[in-house]
Amino acid sequence: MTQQPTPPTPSPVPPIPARSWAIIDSTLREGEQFARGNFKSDDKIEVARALDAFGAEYIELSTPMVSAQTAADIRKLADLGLKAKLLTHVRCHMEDVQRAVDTGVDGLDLLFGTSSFLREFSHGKNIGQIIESAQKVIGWLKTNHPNLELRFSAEDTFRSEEADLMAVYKAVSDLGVHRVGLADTVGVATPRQVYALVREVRNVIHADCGIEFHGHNDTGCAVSNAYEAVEAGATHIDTTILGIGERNGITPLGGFLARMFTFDPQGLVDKYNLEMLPELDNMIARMVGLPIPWNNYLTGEFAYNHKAGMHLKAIYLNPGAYEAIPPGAFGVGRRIQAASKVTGKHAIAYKARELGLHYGEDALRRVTDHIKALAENDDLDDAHLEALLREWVSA
Ligand SMILES: CC(=O)SCCNC(=O)CCNC(=O)[C@H](O)C(C)(C)COP(=O)(O)OP(=O)(O)OC[C@H]1O[C@@H](n2cnc3c(N)ncnc32)[C@H](O)[C@@H]1OP(=O)(O)O
Ligand SMILES: O=C(O)CCC(=O)C(=O)O
Ligand SMILES: [Mg+2]
Repeated sequence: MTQQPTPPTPSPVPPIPARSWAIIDSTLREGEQFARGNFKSDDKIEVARALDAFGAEYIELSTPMVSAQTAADIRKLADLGLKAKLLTHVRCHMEDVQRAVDTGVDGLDLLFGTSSFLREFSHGKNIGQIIESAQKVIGWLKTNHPNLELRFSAEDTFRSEEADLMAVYKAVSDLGVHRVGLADTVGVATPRQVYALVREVRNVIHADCGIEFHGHNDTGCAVSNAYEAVEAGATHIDTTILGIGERNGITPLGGFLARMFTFDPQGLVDKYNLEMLPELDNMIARMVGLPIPWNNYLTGEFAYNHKAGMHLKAIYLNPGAYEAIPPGAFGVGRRIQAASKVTGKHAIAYKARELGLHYGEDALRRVTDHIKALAENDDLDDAHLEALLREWVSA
């Protein structure tokens, strides 16, 4: 008998390394650039405390150059002794950073536009001059304020020349910044571009230098782009509550967390007080005087509304059949809309059972058809449905 060769042991599939990332919530900086974002001193304290209680690792604040009041507010926020690190977002400019270091924040988010648009129409500097400014400013900060956490971002990264970007990122990483920033300032980047560029930047910066991603939502990719950045090795993601920011905003905190929850629910539960999300969204909706959008991630009025008969049958047995994320994880509830023209007999039977009513098969089919016909032209709310089910039994 010939010996069968032993099949080779498959080499173990290398585990996908768990991505480690932190949130830089910019509601109090990018959010101030939102059309309705005009936070008063007390609002800023409320937002900062809420973000801190939520577990946001960083809170980004506007530059103290905005106004004397803004500078005073930053100082006040720095005195709160929050666990979250406070950052102020400043131009790469000596006057700005000198003002910023007096505010008591933990770090500075520096930026300089590197695209031809911004070089020509915003600040008028070429790449060599941008690097010279960075050397001057970062050099001064490193010597005089060595404990500050520093980030340098190439604004409008995704419309900048690759060679320019690499030169800038290498230079600032050599100068010892803690993070470099990639900013999709006009929301034009695709997820693939974000992934590719983050990988490329990783190759030119020091191993211990972090990568931050800031993505606008003009083309609807802010969440996917943030996700791809993390996949490619970004360590920090900018968000704002409800996604508020310039134009139609940036990666929303809730949307980003929803995305990440599906991969690592426990990791998120360990890091953040997720059940506070409705409170955060409601707080910002109140402050900006707008409702939470009906289709908002997780907290929108209909984010957990279930209506179709085929869905309802399964939902009653196991909500996971039609929910990617259990709503309770984020402190929200689901809504079952049993009375509609798209309903089915299982949903109606379930509703009836909740009321202690039971129908035979024929009666169930008839009452279901009756409800569907009624709902063809009219919305039926729960009270109407209940009355109808009771009537039908006693009829
Ligand atoms: C993509 C983003 O969201 S970046 C963040 C943008 N945020 C803000 O602009 C909010 C806060 N800004 C402000 O309060 C004001 O714009 C200030 C205080 C910073 C500056 O105000 P002003 O001096 O009146 O200038 P203004 O806003 O009209 O113009 C921008 C100036 O910044 C310069 N600038 C633009 N980017 C940079 C940069 N990264 N580093 C240094 N200077 C810069 C421009 O050249 C221009 O200066 P100039 O007049 O010497 O040419
Ligand atoms: O500083 C950054 O990285 C981002 C600045 C910004 O808001 C943007 O480019 O949209
Ligand atoms: Mg922005």
